[in-house]
Amino acid sequence: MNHPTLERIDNADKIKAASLSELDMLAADIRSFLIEHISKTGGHLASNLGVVELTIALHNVLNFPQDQVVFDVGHQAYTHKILTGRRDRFDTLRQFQGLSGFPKPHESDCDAFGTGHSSTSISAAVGLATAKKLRGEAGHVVAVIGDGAMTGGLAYEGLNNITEELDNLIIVLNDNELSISKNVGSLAEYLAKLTSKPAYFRIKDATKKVVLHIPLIGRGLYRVIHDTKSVFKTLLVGSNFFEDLGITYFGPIDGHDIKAVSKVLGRAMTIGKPALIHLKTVKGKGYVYAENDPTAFHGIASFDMDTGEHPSNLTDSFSKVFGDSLYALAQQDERICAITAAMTEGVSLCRFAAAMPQRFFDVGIAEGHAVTFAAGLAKAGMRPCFAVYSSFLQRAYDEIVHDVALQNLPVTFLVDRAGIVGEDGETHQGIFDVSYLTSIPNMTVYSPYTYTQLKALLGEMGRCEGPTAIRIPRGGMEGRFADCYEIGDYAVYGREDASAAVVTYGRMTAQALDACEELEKSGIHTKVISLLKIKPIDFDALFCALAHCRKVVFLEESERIGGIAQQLAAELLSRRFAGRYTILALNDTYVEQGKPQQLLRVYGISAQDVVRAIAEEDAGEREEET
Ligand SMILES: Cc1ncc(C[n+]2csc(CCOP(=O)(O)OP(=O)(O)O)c2C)c(N)n1
Ligand SMILES: CC(=O)[C@@H](O)[C@H](O)COP(=O)(O)O
Ligand SMILES: [Mg+2]
Repeated sequence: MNHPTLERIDNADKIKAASLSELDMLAADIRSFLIEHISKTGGHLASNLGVVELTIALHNVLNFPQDQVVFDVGHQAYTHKILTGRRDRFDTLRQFQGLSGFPKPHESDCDAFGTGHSSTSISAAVGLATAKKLRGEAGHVVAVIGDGAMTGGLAYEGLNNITEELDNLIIVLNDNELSISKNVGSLAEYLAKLTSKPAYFRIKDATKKVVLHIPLIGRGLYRVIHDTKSVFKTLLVGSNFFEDLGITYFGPIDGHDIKAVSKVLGRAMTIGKPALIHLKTVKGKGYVYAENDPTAFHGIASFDMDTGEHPSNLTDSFSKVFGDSLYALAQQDERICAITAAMTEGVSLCRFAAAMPQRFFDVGIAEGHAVTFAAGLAKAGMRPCFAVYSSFLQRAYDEIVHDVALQNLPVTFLVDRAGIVGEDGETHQGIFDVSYLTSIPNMTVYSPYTYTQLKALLGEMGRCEGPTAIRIPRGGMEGRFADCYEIGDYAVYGREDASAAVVTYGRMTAQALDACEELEKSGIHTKVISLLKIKPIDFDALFCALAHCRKVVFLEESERIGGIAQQLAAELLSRRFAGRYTILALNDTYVEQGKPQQLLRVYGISAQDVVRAIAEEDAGEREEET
């Protein structure tokens, strides 16, 4: 499809020189470009369609890279990428070595700050704006934050840190009343109140105009009223949370009106105080299927552009097995509660939420709070399960240690998206939880390979005495399921007398089994030991199973440092293991975007790498023997 206006107007200079009607045509072209490309590559369509006009207005008013924008979460930065010289790379969006779906300073100096996780933009912008002041540099810093991201506590820590001197700081609050699903909580309600009371703002504006026009003393009087915290002020101009914090509030404004948004941005840049602009936008704007179902089109795989048909999320997955099992268990046990931090669909809790709303809690994008809230519930006798993505749980580390584990409270953590997740890239890979969870005293950690194991573990929830984490990967059960025998907390596949072994856990069991089959073809008998419980590990039982092995490979899709492989290797050494071992794990690195299978090969933890490690050793041994 042709995008003639976008061909002509594709950067900030040209936007500044264009007429308003041309900018409206540009917005239409960008929308069709986004729909066309994301329908092929997948990506965060609905959020991006909602900020097309806002981004054009930012480019209309700001001068990049002197002015800087921090996009919160960063999933809505596609138009910014298009307008900063990256349009040609959209065919590679979210693919290995392709254009990232999030802001990346290494891609462009117009990406001021890397994001991916929620609610960081205000803190980062305060830092960037403060540095500009300290270094005497010109330019404004704008944080673009959604109403969903605004439910995260960090956003308020950032607001709390804004001082009057930061007149180079602007917050743009993009309010579409949606997180991934409906936004929740009293803060979301507060924003709705601000929106539904335009009369209040008219009165406030009218009051301001009258006072400012009083000859000689008007301006001074307004300042006194504005700066005072008194009842008098509240009566005169009403109260507003942001203004009470010393941040000038503009809004609510139609975020799809390029002229209005450009104008208010211009005003905010000259008031000499930090400002917040409250925009109302429509998530999915301009594409009927996304407007009607913004949740499905929030982050979507490839879809049919003409009909809006997309792969259903009802297909089999570990998340779905979890959601169905927890639902069934909670029907039987009234102590069971489900908690999510704004990821109801992702962790498959929709059914639970609909059937047992009193025991279902979407706390907003507030992982730290979710953990301590769960601790409170558990202390009072409930059995909470916090279902959360591995990478998002990172920000709740102290709450896990201090509020849950130290008090040995029976909280279940369903750690979803554990391991490599794929196209979201570095910020979203679940590669740290093994290291950060297995180092916590009192914590038990499981990594099931099959749905049956997952269901059985959840079935124990009511009997757990302390904190338990159950890790599950993105997607469904895959790979082969050979016959195995189970010993305690691990399953052994392959011949008992095998000379080589692969010790692994969770989804990587499939890679290990593939490797064994390949090795068998060359006459190398290898067994796979798949650990179900990765903390604490029953070392005695495990080393019995390794007794005849001359070669052991430890395989995991987690960071090597602090991982299971390192722990096992240390144990092998202390037990004077006579054979050799190799660790295949992520080597102190971030994992970029790409298809999970492809990434396993790139990072050296695939079935082929296991085959190589064992076959080479075997060849070496044979050479030594001859
Ligand atoms: C710490 C963290 N938790 C959860 C998420 C998953 N997540 C990504 S976008 C999003 C909703 C954001 O809503 P909002 O900020 O209003 O942006 P919108 O998509 O509505 O434009 C969530 C929950 C995340 N990226 N980071
Ligand atoms: C931007 C963000 O953090 C989420 O939208 C994330 O991309 C969801 O990932 P899943 O597709 O694995 O649910
Ligand atoms: Mg939103």
